[in-house]
Amino acid sequence: MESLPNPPVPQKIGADSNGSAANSNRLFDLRSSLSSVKLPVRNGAEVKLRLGKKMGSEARLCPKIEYGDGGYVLEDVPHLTDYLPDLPTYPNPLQDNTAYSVVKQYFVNLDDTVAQKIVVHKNSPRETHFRRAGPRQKVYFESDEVHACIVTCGGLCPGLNTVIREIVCGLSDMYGVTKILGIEGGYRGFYARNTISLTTKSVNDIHKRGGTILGTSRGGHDTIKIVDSIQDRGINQVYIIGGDGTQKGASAIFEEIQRRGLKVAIAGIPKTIDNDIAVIDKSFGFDTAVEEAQRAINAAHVEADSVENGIGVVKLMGRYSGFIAMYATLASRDVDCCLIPESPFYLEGKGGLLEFIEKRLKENGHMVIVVAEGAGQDLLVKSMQSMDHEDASGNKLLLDVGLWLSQKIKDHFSSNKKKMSINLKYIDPTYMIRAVPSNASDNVYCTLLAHSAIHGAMAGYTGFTIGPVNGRHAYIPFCRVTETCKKVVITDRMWARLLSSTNQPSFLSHEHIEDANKEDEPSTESLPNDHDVRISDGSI
Ligand SMILES: Nc1ncnc2c1ncn2[C@@H]1O[C@H](COP(=O)(O)OP(=O)(O)OP(=O)(O)O)[C@@H](O)[C@H]1O
Ligand SMILES: O=P(O)(O)OC[C@H]1O[C@](O)(CO)[C@@H](O)[C@@H]1O
Ligand SMILES: [Mg+2]
Repeated sequence: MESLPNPPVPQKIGADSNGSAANSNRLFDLRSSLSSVKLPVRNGAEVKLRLGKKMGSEARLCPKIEYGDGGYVLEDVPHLTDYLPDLPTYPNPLQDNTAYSVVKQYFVNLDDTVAQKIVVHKNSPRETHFRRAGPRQKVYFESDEVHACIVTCGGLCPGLNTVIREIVCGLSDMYGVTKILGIEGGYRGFYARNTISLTTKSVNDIHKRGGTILGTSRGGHDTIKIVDSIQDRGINQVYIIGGDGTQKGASAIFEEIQRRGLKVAIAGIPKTIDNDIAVIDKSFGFDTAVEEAQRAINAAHVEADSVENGIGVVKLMGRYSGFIAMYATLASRDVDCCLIPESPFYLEGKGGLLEFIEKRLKENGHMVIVVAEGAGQDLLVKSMQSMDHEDASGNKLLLDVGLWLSQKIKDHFSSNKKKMSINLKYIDPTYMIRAVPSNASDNVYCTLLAHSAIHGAMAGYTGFTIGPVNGRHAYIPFCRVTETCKKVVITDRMWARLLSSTNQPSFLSHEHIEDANKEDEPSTESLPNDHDVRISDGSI
């Protein structure tokens, strides 16, 4: 084993209250200015810990990095044995399970990893990989030892109940676990609310309902109180379902659990209707939301088409990312213009939105506009008094772009200069779209997420988020899904497809395009460092 590096050395976090190094020397609180720290050799490969991007004033624990041949990089997730090296293992009970034992190679090979980038050139380095999700031959928990809990945090999303159901049923059916607690009302439920016992019977039908049977909340993340509660209740597997904020909270819980040297696996299941979680292909509930949005767009189209100069405006969710609006528009084919946060637009003058509306009305007699809630916020702030309010989790509260835009359009066409009579209907289905139960494909997806999370926790992995990367489920370090937010890349082909389907102006000047291209570079060339990985919209 290599010795630890000399100063500047990151502060060790494995020390217990007496200052002794209770934990392994592999894990550090990365508050140093080093970009990476060489660590002891593991599986014959050099292991490195690297600094995450700063989030506020906090530095986050970063992945264990392993390097292999041909530029291969594994961004590994923590394992309980990183700080509890002598944990015993047990044979995976799945090998005696009649349903699974027939599957050839059911267990995942320990060395299997999933490539983050699959479009490569002949001489491209292999680059970033994540540990493949799935059941392992050896587990680190005996079935009757497991005491699991599930919590849901942040906004609602179709499929929450399905994930809860499948964690309960998966733990029970696959691993014979019976002690499963539901934490009510989000993070604060750990210390301020009741818990409910979850059984396969009590969750049997819940996937048919929208929302979350556990309740949810924003704010109220008190790491110490939460970990005290986990410790006091003897919980040893924590399944945390939520968006970017929730995963940051899960990361803080993981760090504290590790600091206390507890045998507790922390598994994150990414949730966000906005589909803005980095690295993973898609978040659950997104397909359902896009499907549900069709009903609102259809209504807007019917209304607009039935009157002279009819305009239907539909506002959809998407705080920082316009995925719902983009996919709902592409799916519908009735939309004339889609406005998203990533693509700035302007109203007045040549090439502006109002000019386009007039043109489209003259051509077709009606039009439909889909606007994501985070679009045009810069314009709103200029023309309205900015409120600068935040929700309990610290997310900025947005001004209502749908109402604002509708009013601007009405004002424009009723002005003395224009005097064109229009008939505008504004539809705001935002909460209807996320309060519905998940559709069939999301249900299957939720099941896979739940199973992957369970297999990971049983196998002793911790501090991970689960999700599909290029179609294969992988264990992803928390910092990789929290350091950046996935956005629509407006210079990618998917946005070009949208522009060509709606025939709307791009509202982009030549300089905008140049800037966007610069930001997105390089696309398929080798990436300069792991934090600059370009977040794509899955274009083909
Ligand atoms: N940086 C952070 N550290 C610890 N906890 C956090 C952090 N950010 C958010 N949280 C906690 O995570 C929970 C959910 O956060 P938030 O309300 O931002 O929703 P989210 O998980 O991002 O989901 P979504 O935005 O998709 O609705 C809250 O209880 C909040 O206190
Ligand atoms: O009204 P709430 O519950 O705070 O949620 C609204 C936000 O939640 C999201 O749906 C993300 O979960 C955003 O699109 C939206 O801005
Ligand atoms: Mg969020």
